[in-house]
Amino acid sequence: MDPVPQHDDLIAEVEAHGGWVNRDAFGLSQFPGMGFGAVAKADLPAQTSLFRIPLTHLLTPFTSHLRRHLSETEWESLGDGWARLILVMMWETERGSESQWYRYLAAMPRTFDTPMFWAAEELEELRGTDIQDRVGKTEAETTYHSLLAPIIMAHPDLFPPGAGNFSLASYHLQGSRILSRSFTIPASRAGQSQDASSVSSKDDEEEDEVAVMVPMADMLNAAYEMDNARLYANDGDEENEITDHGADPDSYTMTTSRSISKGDQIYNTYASPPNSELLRKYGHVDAIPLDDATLALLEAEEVGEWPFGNPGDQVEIQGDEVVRAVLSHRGSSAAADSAGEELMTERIDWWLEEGQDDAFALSFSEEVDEGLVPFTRLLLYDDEWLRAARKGKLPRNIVDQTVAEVLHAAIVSRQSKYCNDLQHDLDIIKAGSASQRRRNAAVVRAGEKRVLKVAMRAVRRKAVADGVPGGKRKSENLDSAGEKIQRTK
Ligand SMILES: C[S@@+](CC[C@H](N)C(=O)[O-])C[C@H]1O[C@@H](n2cnc3c(N)ncnc32)[C@H](O)[C@@H]1O
Repeated sequence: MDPVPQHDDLIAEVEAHGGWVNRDAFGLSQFPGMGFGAVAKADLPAQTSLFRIPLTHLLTPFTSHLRRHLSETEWESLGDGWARLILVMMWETERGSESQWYRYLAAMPRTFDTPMFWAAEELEELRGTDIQDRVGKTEAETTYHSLLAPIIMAHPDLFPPGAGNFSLASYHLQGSRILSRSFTIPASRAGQSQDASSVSSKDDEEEDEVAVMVPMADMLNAAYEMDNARLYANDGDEENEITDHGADPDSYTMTTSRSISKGDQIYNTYASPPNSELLRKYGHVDAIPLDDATLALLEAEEVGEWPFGNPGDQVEIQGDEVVRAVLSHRGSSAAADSAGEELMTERIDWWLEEGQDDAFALSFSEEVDEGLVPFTRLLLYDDEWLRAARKGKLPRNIVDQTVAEVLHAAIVSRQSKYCNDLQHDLDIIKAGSASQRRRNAAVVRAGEKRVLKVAMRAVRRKAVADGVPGGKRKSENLDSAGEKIQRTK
């Protein structure tokens, strides 16, 4: 297999800076629809080391020398988020061949398909999805103008005006590279010196973590549960230890976690997120043949002619959605509403103080999210609330008729946020004529809507299991969406 020219330079750059690449085992190649990715150049057993990157070649806020050129006040003003790394990546790019990471930065993508770069009418396609309020463009631009721009303008010697590498567009480019390619590691391994107070007051597990760029490691693609290689810290921690003698403790090693056949793609893991998160962070979605367990949760019309998707799909039900459903159940006069809202606030504050979340992830599961029912009961029932407040114990996880009705209403309300139904999305996907972005949005919507339908049945099933007689509703609206408990074959 011929090396990819630009990437052969990348391998050479890693080797020139103390890294090691197993050239007989590891190659880079173009994969349709995925850009570049890693390929096995031979049959590889599990535990084969593919490459090793020393800590000194990680691109982090602390390995770049930019910090030396700024005052302590300027450096601190950038905060602990991504602003430092973004400015470092802008500056190292401007330095060109003088940069230790010249080839690495040159080999990175310059365009992205993440929603951050979508036009307003394309973003409309995400209406109702979990991505809708998470793109974060305005917040990102505020960070650029308030944190980076003053430093950039104060140092025209370091950040030449008009160079192009310090513009808002470059800021978005570097931010998107971090979002889709960075790794999070302990700050001490990223080159941040740990001052005495932080060492004495924190144990290892509490150490600050930072996002860093790991050359070569971010060339690996990922797909749902396809990972066959992992990046290991050679730090003596048993969990991260590899059976590779002689691994430098101050390095990271990419190692196969399963055997891989010659010519197959080497995948890392992005932790199998739902399609909404894949699209937001990486610009693609997983649409793989659905496994039998997932298909068994779906009605025939929900599968349609597209038995594909992401088994890790999720939809969040926000606590607000449940609050509204509870308040509507309790009655709706204006006086009752404001008294009811006050009651809810007290209970939600208690819930959060107990360390519970007020957003609930629904997934392809027969079970109802384990926090959702106790949260609903806490809001719904005064005796549950009094017991919880007195004993410091969460309400029980039991779905009675009223809880079923409230959860049903909350899920219906969540469903109503989309502009169209599931069939509309399946038609777009099946037709195959939509742009990649519109198709990806339809895949996200379809996955979320399927999960909501599965969740609706899970609530019903649990109500029956918890004693609601025969699954028959007492209230007219329980079956308003025509949901059934059993999948009809
Ligand atoms: C960590 S980088 C991997 C290397 C990248 N393919 C490249 O050409 O530089 C992550 C990016 O690779 C692409 N990618 C990774 N896995 C993918 C997949 N399963 N399907 C489509 N694109 C994928 C996406 O563009 C994602 O933002």
